Amino acid sequence: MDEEDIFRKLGTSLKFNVKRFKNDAQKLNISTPSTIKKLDFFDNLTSGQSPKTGKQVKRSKREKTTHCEEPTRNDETNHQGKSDNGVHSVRKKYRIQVDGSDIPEPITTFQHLHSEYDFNMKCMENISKKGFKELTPIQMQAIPSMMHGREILACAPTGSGKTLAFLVPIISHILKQAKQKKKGKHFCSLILSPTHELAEQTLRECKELVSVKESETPESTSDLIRVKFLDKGETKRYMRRGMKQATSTDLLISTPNRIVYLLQQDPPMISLEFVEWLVVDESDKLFEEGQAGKSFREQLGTIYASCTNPKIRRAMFSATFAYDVQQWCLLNMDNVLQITVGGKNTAVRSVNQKLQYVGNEHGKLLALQQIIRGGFSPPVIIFVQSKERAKELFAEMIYDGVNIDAIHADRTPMQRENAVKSFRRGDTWILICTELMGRGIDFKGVNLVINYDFPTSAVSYIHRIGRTGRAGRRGEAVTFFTDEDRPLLRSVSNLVRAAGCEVPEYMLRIKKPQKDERKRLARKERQRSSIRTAPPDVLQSKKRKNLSKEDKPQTKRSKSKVTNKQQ
Ligand SMILES: Nc1ncnc2c1ncn2[C@@H]1O[C@H](COP(=O)(O)OP(=O)(O)OP(=O)(O)O)[C@@H](O)[C@H]1O
Repeated sequence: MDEEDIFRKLGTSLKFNVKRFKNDAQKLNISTPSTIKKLDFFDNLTSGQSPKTGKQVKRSKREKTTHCEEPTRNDETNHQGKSDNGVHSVRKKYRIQVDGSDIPEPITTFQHLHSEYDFNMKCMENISKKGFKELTPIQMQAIPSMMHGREILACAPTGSGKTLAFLVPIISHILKQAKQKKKGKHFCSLILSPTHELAEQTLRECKELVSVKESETPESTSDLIRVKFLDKGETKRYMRRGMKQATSTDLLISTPNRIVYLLQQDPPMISLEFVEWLVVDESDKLFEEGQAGKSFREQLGTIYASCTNPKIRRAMFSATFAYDVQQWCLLNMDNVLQITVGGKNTAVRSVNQKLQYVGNEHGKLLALQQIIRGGFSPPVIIFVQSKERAKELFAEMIYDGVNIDAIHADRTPMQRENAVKSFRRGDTWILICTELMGRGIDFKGVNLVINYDFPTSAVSYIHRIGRTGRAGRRGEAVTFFTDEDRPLLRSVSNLVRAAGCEVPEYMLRIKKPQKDERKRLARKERQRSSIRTAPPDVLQSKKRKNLSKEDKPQTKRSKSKVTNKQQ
């Protein structure tokens, strides 16, 4: 049986989440329910248990001292009349560490949002409709902090609800301004996200919070606040109408490059002088240096310089901590609060992680086929290191029976949007991605992440595998490695071990690369031989048969339309 035959047989070995993949399951006569169990939301933060064995996991010395101790300042500065012990035990229970002075107390239930902060009832109903019963730890501390107008640097695990943690205070701020008739004519809040997909997701989540349905007809739906995503269409409207366009918006969500593009017009077509809340999501990513003139860091610098409102408040959120972001915040922010949940730069404990030696590139393909043949539960995400490799793997994997798609920077925004939608609907079972989708993207119920290509840094590993095991669910992650990946193996194996999963001892003894070497490795993709097993023309004809119209190869013109992402 050759590789193609193996892939054809794959449909029969799927373990389906029957509810989600109902149609496909019916087609293939499959009735096995998903084996993925639901976890208590706080499990991986509070229990310290191995996701695999359930045994208590030893934490590293560093983790113990850095993350579990409660700064005594928390107790001294409690100022809302609740018992210090209560506040202390909440923070201790949920592994919330706060550094700073005059720290607002955490809230422990959604009801407190309304009773203590007068949060809008319609929004409360919308949260309840989403089925959220308990606040996550980052929400417990970040929401009251921002509600008190505090500038924050927040770091909490992947999939722990950071989006809601910054949306609630911003929505509350806008609604309060409206109530006090202080609402200006110009948007007063701005959220920055590194990718188009993430910005769009934040828009969707925000809309779900602020939409009001007066009756059952779709026309009766309106939004409590006016939130817009600065996509291509909206950018064009700014180009036509300039500042007038800003009067139709309260909250703007954007990637940095679109804002910078409008700021750099002569005259500027957007103004940030009225911005009162600036949220930087994936803040460590947006602080990254890169190619001169194009780096996120430079773009962020331009945006900061344009936010001239003396009342500006800033909040930084990420699942991973970066020293330079912290230093920047300490230097530039007003009495900043640093909120950390769980361990800094640790992988989520809700994901059962495995490192698999595959020998060489060919071994990767065989290992992937084995996983799929052995039975897998869609949805699955596969990460590769570049768009070229995403195309190659996609071409190798299109076969009858398993629905697969790829998302990378060479696809048009429309193709990318469709790929995301189809994966969300469950029509696509396996999504091949580059680093582009490594951060922030929240696909409900991803069961397995496969790192086909080894990530270029421990930080990238944390974000990639964080696409599964989200919001209290369990997930699995398999990372292939070859001899070439040895320099980064130790740091990733440390993360795997710290999350309570098994790693062979030898990995932990591999010599650690120097800091400069690690930086170089993070910047540069590894040289790898092609994934292709057949000459491109054979694969091309196979591909042509399988692809729909919109998937036809990119023209130069559409390539140039892709913004911001290089992967
Ligand atoms: N209080 C809550 N209870 C249950 N689920 C929640 C709660 N808050 C948010 N969620 C859900 O948890 C999932 C993950 O949230 P979100 O995308 O905000 O995570 P994140 O912390 O930003 O992750 P990442 O670091 O990967 O971006 C989402 O599906 C969200 O709807």
